[in-house]
Amino acid sequence: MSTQKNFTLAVVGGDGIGPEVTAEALKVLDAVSAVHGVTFERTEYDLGAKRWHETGETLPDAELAEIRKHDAILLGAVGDPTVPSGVLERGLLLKLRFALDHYVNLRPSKIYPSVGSPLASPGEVDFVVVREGTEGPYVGNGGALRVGTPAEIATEVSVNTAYGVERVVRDAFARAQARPRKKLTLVHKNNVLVHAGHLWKRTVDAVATEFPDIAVDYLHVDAATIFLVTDPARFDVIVTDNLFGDILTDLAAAISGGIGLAASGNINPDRTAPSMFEPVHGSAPDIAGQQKADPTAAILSAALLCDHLGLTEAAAAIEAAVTADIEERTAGGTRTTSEIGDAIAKRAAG
Ligand SMILES: NC(=O)c1ccc[n+]([C@@H]2O[C@H](COP(=O)([O-])OP(=O)(O)OC[C@H]3O[C@@H](n4cnc5c(N)ncnc54)[C@H](O)[C@@H]3O)[C@@H](O)[C@H]2O)c1
Ligand SMILES: CC(C)[C@H](C(=O)O)[C@@H](O)C(=O)O
Ligand SMILES: [Mg+2]
Repeated sequence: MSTQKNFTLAVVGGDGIGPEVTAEALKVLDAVSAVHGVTFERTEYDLGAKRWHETGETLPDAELAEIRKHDAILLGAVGDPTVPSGVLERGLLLKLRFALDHYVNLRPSKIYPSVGSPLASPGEVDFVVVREGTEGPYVGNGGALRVGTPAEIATEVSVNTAYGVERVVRDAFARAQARPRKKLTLVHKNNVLVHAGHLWKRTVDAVATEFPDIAVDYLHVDAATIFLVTDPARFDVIVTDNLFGDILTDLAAAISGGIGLAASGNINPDRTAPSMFEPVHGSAPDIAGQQKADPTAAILSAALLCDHLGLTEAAAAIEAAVTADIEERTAGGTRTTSEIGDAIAKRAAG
């Protein structure tokens, strides 16, 4: 348990359902902080589509510098149909991840008792995806020639450095070692992406010699999608690159209760900058502003935030409250976003 009692939190609600689900996560944080004797001093940042329309800004450097001073960041979602695709995703979300060196994008997946799953036999779904967060095709290394002509050429180069791959692989091994099953699966596509894929494979093989108790497996990403659906119990820790990790974690969410339950942490393991916690889902413009969004992913992201800050009991209280709430959901009935948040906050406060 942390000895620190007062924490500062930068809050970026963002777009669409982002502010709605973030409000519920904050409600739950308030409930547990009262019980566990800690405080979260919040600063809200009005970043996202509205701000961009008003000023043309996505994330000014001065604001990034302010955000950097906090103990952690809670983010809702960014992206809006009225803003050109990529402007906010790259200019706000990825700018935060890259600038704050969130090289571990941690995305746990587990099936809660009584939760619905499309799997014929869900078995045990309890794995964590360690998605690289600062490299790969996300770095913006590319361009387009002769745009809009029949001769257009577009490139999006995936950048993988030995430094970047090794640090995330090392983190994934350490996480595997802390889990009972002690298994790590590298997911890549080294039968085709031979340059990047072989760097990842060689790195995993090299780091594996330092972790002799970890069982190491390799899957091509296409086959990994099969096994996520047919045999999810084979996964414990998955380590993969930025883009494969993005895709696999939406699939992981779909097999383990839905995207409304999937939480994530953008972690800076070296603690040189604050880590950022957000649902795996996006701004869901199709249901925004209607109190239809499930805030559970945002609430579980707040639990990951507590865990990262050393508030393990608060994190466990939120997890337990969510588990109990999910069990009750099978009784039926439709609740609004804030009704779900109220119910979980009440339980978390014990
Ligand atoms: N981390 C982020 O901020 C993030 C993540 C993904 C997508 N995006 C952005 O969000 C926008 C919409 O993207 P998309 O439609 O591809 O993905 P999305 O995750 O926003 O929505 C996909 C589907 O899931 C549903 N959904 C998502 N969250 C839900 C919740 N909490 N409760 C119930 N249903 C939920 C939506 O209604 C939609 O039908 C785009 O601008 C995209 O770039 C942002
Ligand atoms: C919005 C986008 C940049 C983001 C990603 O690809 O990482 C999202 O899909 C996610 O999963 O957090
Ligand atoms: Mg995604």
